[in-house]
This record gives sequence, structure tokens and C-alpha cells, in this order.
Amino acid sequence: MNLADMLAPSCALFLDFDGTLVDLAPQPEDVLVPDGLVDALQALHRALGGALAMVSGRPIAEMDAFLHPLRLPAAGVHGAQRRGADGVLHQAEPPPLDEALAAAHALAARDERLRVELKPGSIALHYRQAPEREAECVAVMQAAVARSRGLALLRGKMVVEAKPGGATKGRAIEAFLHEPPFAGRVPVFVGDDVTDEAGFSAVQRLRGLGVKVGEGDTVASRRIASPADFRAQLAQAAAALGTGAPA
Ligand SMILES: O=P(O)(O)OC[C@H]1O[C@H](O[C@H]2O[C@H](CO)[C@@H](O)[C@H](O)[C@H]2O)[C@H](O)[C@@H](O)[C@@H]1O
Repeated sequence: MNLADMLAPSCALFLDFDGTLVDLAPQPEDVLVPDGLVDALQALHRALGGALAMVSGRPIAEMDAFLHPLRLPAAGVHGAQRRGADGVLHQAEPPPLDEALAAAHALAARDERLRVELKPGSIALHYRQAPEREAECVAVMQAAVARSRGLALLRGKMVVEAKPGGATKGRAIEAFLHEPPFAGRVPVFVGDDVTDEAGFSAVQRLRGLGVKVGEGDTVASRRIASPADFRAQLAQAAAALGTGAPA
């Protein structure tokens, strides 16, 4: 079954960014947005009556920059920030990040291949260029989170993050579903990482579909092989929903 078969005009579509819409890259700023992707997203956004939102670990401002000139409803930093269809930004007061920031910087100071990413309300420590340091990175961030109030540890693809404990992609999707134009629609969430599992669980609890891109264990009930396959299906779905014709 491909995306066009999973989507009806009455669905709400929630999309992860890295590893789902775009291929993973060596550094966060290196990802490429292929030609045609923004147009396909814009067409789908229109065909779904505006019920299409990005749900990412990235800050919303970064997604806006990658998808310019498109500004979709979006949840960023794993749900710590959220911009509804009305354009209003919701961002909870971030917990203290000083312990996690100091711990990540102390480790990165000893190995220039490690990368500290400071986001609104969270600290990510990337080890994609030094994969043998994974255990050390996780242990250091875990200890910093344990010393901090209100933070939780989140592991992703070659990254470990200290983020607000109450923020999850699942909760962000549920918040969208309480607002127009998402309310009352069947939710479909497409993601690729363990950080997306809370989103898959949330949509499937609400009788929607979780769609996992790529390999790996998942609670999602559907799977698409790769970001390239997903982008191709996205363009087909946009065309099919736009015309009302089967794909
Ligand atoms: O929730 P997502 O949209 O999938 O965002 C997850 C994280 O994406 C970025 O890091 C990941 O992608 C980078 C570029 O491909 C890659 O270099 C890195 O190893 C990956 O972990 C982003 O930098 C993070 O802030 C996001 O949380």
C-alpha cells in the first residue's frame, strides 16, 4: 500500500523531517531539499484543507528556512514548540539547560568531531562523525539530565538529546487534533526514528496510521522503504488528492 492509498481528503497528515522528507546528511545544516518537494507539500497542504503539519526535532525556524517560502503548521524540538494553523507559536518555559549544555560542551571540547546543537529548550549532542563515542555521549548526557529538573533524555540517529520531559511528538500531534483544520480528521504520521514512536502510538490510538520510513523496530502499522520512496509517493498523493482521481 502506498501513501496515496492511505490518504483521503478527510485525513490530517503529520510529517517528520530528517530521514523522512529529506535524506540524512553528515551535519544538520547539510541536508538537501530536492527540487519539487516544496511544491508537493504545498499541493498536499491545499488538498487536505490545510491539515498538514511538520512534526520534527528541529526548531520550527530551521524547517521554515529549509522549506521556504512554505510556512506550514509545525511542531519543533520534539513538541517543545508548536505553531498552529492560525500562525500562533506556543512554547513552554524551557527547563534549566545549563547542566546539559556544560556537560555536552566539556565532552565536545575534547573531540572536535562531536557537535553540540543548542535549540530552543533543548541540547543535542551529535556523534555521527565519532560513532565510537556513542556510549560516552549517552552516559554524560544521561548524568546531566539526572542532575537537572524537568529534562528527559532522548536518543535519535547518532544523537543524544536533553529535552523538556513533557514534550513528545505524540502530545504535539494530539494538540493539533484539538484545533481546526485538524480536528475530526483521521491522523496519519510519517517518521523514521525512535523519536517518532510516540507519534505513531498517538495516531494509532486515535484510529489513524503510523508509517515508518526505513528499517528498524516500530509500533507503526505501515512502512515505506526510504525517504526517496516517500518523496515519490508524496508527489503521487498530492496529484491524486488534488484531482480527486485514484493514483
Ligand atoms: O525529528 P526529525 O525531523 O527527524 O529531526 C531529528 C534531528 O534531526 C537533525 O539531526 C539528524 O539529522 C542530521 C542531518 O541529516 C544528521 O547529521 C544527524 O546525525 C541526525 O541526528 C537535527 O540536527 C536534530 O536537531 C533533530 O532532532
